[in-house]
Amino acid sequence: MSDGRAFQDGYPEDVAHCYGCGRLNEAGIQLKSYWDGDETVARYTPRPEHTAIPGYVYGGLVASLIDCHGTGSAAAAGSRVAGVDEASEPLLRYVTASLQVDYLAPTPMGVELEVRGVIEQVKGRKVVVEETVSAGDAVVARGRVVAVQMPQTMTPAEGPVETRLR
Ligand SMILES: CCCCCCCCCCCCCCCC(=O)SCCNC(=O)CCNC(=O)[C@H](O)C(C)(C)COP(=O)(O)OP(=O)(O)OC[C@H]1O[C@@H](n2cnc3c(N)ncnc32)[C@H](O)[C@@H]1OP(=O)(O)O
Repeated sequence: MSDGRAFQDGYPEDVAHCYGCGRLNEAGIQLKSYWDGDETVARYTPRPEHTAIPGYVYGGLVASLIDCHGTGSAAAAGSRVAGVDEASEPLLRYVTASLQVDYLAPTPMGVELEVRGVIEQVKGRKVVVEETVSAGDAVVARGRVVAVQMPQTMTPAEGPVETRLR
């Protein structure tokens, strides 16, 4: 677990600016996801600016973790099915079609969160990932991402990085 290249490190450079998972977004979360057996896992400790009320994490941050771990897991699972060498080749690119989040308990600050994904379905261009977010032994959120391999027509915007969509 957590050995080798993170899924997000396999994103091509022109789509590595996502706020949640882009390794080239210095102000972002830079989430890193890995295989753990048949599941996927990412860990992240929220920063003070991710506060909802003092002591608790903003729900949008929790949703971002589920979103980007979901698309990363989809990239890894879809690439594996397509025969891409995950360790060295660029991964297939997926975007979020649907993001569902259930908040089960307040998420404490100052704790490393663990995001776990289970690949429920790989079908054509679609990958469905079921996820949990845990703080210690407590599952604080559940989520589901439907990710779709981006159409060939969807390309990053031209111009300076800060003006591009992603
Ligand atoms: C944003 C620009 C980026 C440009 C480069 C990106 C590069 C990526 C790199 C990684 C980056 C990470 C990113 C982080 C996560 C974001 O934040 S991504 C940003 C937020 N997401 C978006 O902006 C996506 C906007 N939506 C779209 O562009 C289009 O709706 C989509 C998602 C590409 C799907 O459109 P489509 O290709 O026409 O899909 P379509 O063929 O109709 O459906 C394919 C399958 O998906 C299912 N599906 C489609 N939509 C839905 C839905 N909403 N609910 C449930 N199922 C659905 C269909 O039912 C179908 O399933 P099956 O019938 O085969 O079982």
